[in-house]
Amino acid sequence: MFESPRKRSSRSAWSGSREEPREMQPVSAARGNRKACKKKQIQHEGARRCASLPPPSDGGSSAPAGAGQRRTEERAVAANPEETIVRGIFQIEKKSCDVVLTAHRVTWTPIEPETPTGESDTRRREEHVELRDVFAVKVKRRRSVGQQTGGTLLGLTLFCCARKGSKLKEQTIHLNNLSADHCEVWFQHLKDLLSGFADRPKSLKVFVNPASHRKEAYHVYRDEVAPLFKLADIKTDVTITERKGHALAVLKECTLDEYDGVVCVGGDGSVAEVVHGLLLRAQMDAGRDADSIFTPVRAALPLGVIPAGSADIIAYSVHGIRHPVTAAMHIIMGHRQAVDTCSFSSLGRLLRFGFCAMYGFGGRTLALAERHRWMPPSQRREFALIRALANLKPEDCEVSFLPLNVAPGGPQDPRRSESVRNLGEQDTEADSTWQTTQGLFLNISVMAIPCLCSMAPRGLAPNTSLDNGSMALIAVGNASRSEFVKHLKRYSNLNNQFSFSFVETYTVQAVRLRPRSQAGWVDDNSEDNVEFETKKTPFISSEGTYPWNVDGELLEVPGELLIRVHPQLITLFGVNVEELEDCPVKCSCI
Ligand SMILES: Nc1ncnc2c1ncn2[C@@H]1O[C@H](COP(=O)(O)OP(=O)(O)OP(=O)(O)O)[C@@H](O)[C@H]1O
Repeated sequence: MFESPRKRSSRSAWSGSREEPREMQPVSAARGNRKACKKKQIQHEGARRCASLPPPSDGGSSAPAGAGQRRTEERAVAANPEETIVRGIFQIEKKSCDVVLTAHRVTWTPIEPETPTGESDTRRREEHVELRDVFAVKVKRRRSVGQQTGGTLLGLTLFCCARKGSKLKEQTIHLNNLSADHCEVWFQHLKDLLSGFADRPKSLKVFVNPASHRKEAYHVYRDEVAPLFKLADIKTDVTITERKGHALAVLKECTLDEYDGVVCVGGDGSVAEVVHGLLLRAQMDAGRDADSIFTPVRAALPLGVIPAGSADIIAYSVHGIRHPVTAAMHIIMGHRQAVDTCSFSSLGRLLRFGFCAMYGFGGRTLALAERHRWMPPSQRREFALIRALANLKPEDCEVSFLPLNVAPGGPQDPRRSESVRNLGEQDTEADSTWQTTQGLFLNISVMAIPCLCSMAPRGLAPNTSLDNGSMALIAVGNASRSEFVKHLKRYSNLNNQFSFSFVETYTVQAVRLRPRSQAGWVDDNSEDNVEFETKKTPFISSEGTYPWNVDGELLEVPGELLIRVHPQLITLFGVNVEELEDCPVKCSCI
């Protein structure tokens, strides 16, 4: 991830410090960071170098330093990452510190006067911050209210990414020194080193759905995300979507070369539309015919997901938390996670790309909610859930699936994700044979990601992961309403939601579902249709189509639906939640 730092650039970066318009945080803000650093120090004890050397004799104090001092401090960027690039004195947390910059970290040690007995002071404590955790360096100035430029130089501020569990947040370290020369040298070196992180995006295409959930996406972006992107010097090109399909249309046409990533601010429906757009665009650019059984090519750009919807299953699954600042920090730091993606096709035509789908109870509930769009979001979801439970009835269908044969340590072993990435889809499919089951099902779920959400913190499909090249097929057979409710309730507690005789789970690479009822899904909703016609909302279904819930969006399918998993087809900005050692989300049921 880290490339060797470039040669020092011109003074322009320093003059760029004028872009820092605000008074920096008080020094106390660095205290939390100190704790974080202490924690990190323990983790990196073995690799840490000792920099408790005496301070340089020729300056670096908080008094203005001369050109002589600057020459002494300036050194060529070292080939050895542990070699000192620059060294000087800054005040950190009101203490004069001997500060050393190497290619990987900034280390500081408080300067204590020698004891009269000449004994070494055991309280001298070295602290450090890894540059991989720093995302910006800014010049810190004191400005009076309303003053836009100039101001008294106070030093430099490092902006770091701190993690607590799954949550990421911004933290600052203030390096105070009133010398312009001294600060300039440090600023240039730090800028150069930070620009060496090639995975961090510098230019992003951003889509904001202003209609998501309670219409908060725009405010979330403007107030919580855009200021962080600005701090990290990331250029953005923002499109506020005006209608369904707007992001897809833009992605089909726009020049993607100028961006390092795409960002979607909204709910799962918006994210799925952008994922579909990115992948469709990749197929178009590669000349693939998406309407045949095909092996799709990967999306050209990684996608960042800023949660601003109602469920935010995709953001939750890839960040372990629904938190816009965490999502923004993953983008800024360039954290990447390859994610399995599904294609949904019917009658030989690709309908869309996505991550998860539900048929039966899940599809009907969403269809009902869509018919009552005039209700506030949470109310219509609750209404639809109760209504669908009241009218609970099984679907008669035939489900065929291609199991994923997982040999321990074999190519499809989820632990060998690099192998999954390199495995041709045809290779895996050739090893399996289709299995078919038919009958009455209350719900069928097919999920390529764990689908974490507040109602199911372990995930709707805890037995799959983001990048293991498989999907979870969860088939809920016919059962009484009370048994079905018991099964649903278990998603929110620690009991195994699958330990019912009517629930079967499979690890699969493809699913084909063929409904066997003739009349489509309008048969039991005559009362709703009357109500809906009186509301004059557009009819969302027609005779002979079947309602699927695909990533929270209603997909009307004219008969059979084929779902195939494509291992690690898209890259999202984020991490594999299962690999976070202190992540609260743990699966204990399978
Ligand atoms: N300006 C707009 N007005 C109406 N719909 C829009 C607009 N822009 C985008 N859309 C569409 O709105 C749909 C739903 O958006 P989204 O998923 O972000 O919100 P949500 O449904 O409230 O959230 P969730 O899916 O998490 O429940 C998407 O299909 C998207 O294409």
